[in-house]
Amino acid sequence: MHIHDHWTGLPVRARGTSAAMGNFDGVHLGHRSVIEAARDALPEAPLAVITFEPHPREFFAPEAPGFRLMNAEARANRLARLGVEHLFQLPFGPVLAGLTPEAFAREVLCDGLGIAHVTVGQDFRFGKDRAGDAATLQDLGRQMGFGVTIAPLIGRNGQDFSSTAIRQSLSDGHPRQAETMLGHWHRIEGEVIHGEKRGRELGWPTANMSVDGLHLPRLGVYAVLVDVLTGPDKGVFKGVASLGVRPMFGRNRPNLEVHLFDFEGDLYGQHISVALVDFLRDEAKFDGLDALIAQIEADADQARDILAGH
Ligand SMILES: Cc1cc2nc3c(=O)[nH]c(=O)nc-3n(C[C@H](O)[C@H](O)[C@H](O)COP(=O)(O)O)c2cc1C
Ligand SMILES: Nc1ncnc2c1ncn2[C@@H]1O[C@H](COP(=O)(O)OP(=O)(O)O)[C@@H](O)[C@H]1O
Repeated sequence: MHIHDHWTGLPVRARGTSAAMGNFDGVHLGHRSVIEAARDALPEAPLAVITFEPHPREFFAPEAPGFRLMNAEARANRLARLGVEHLFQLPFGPVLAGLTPEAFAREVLCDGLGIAHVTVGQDFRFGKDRAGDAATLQDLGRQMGFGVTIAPLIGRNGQDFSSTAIRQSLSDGHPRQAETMLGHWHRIEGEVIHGEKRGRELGWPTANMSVDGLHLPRLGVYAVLVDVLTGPDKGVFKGVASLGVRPMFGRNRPNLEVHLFDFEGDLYGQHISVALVDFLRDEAKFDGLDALIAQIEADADQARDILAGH
């Protein structure tokens, strides 16, 4: 997959694509159906995704707490696996935010990207002040000579799959509910960083990950599946993880601490992907370290039972 972070001066092979357009945060089943519709609309054209980086919400409210389901890299990896050939990760800033729907269609979609066809979900809005909707885009396509498909929203039991609904399920501590909308486990991906080296003293070493900028699922303990993506210990492991502020050790920035079962090795600097499978309990403050260690043992046993079928 080719990643383009601008919309001018593109190579010829990046023009004439059939593109799905949106934020695609989480790349959930609804997003996948928009991408499939883009593929079906023009099967002979290269398949592309047009998205925005930073997410427009991050541009408009930079101080707001993290809300993204995934970072740009994790999103790109998922889109690549769906067979997307060109990813246009358009820099969302004052210039893009200020374009009217007409100017966006003309300058970005036509003159810049030279798209042949664009597919959006039914609820897509675009342009300054979100003035344009899917019907506006269809009108502009007719005037400017590109095709437009409006993909219907999909869902189950009266609820549309959406990044917002997935965030809510995760906030409520229901990762399995999130999974039914995502079509895959919710994953936190990134590099293993150094912590306070306390884990190994407790007898439970934990690979630490930053969750800055991401939507926070309910704080607490989870049964997890871990993909170690780089380094000598590449592979899939089961484990137990604590997402939280570690109230036993003073309040810290929230992070994710993952203990891998039946694993010994050095993970610092490696890239790992942690799937949240089940929520076990809320984070707690115990009377002393022995009580914490006893609880971690019980958590690990419970996680092993839950993951036995995986
Ligand atoms: C399964 C599991 C459950 C945990 N539960 C709690 C908890 O309820 N409260 C808490 O303060 N810390 C909890 N911890 C976090 C430990 O305190 C943390 O792993 C320890 O501080 C090690 O930190 P370090 O990796 O920075 O050395 C838990 C850790 C694990 C692996
Ligand atoms: N089974 C395991 N699960 C998680 N990390 C492990 C495991 N075995 C060894 N490690 C290593 O130990 C580190 C965690 O040890 P810990 O004492 O908690 O240090 P830190 O505070 O830096 O996270 C991990 O980053 C990894 O390199």
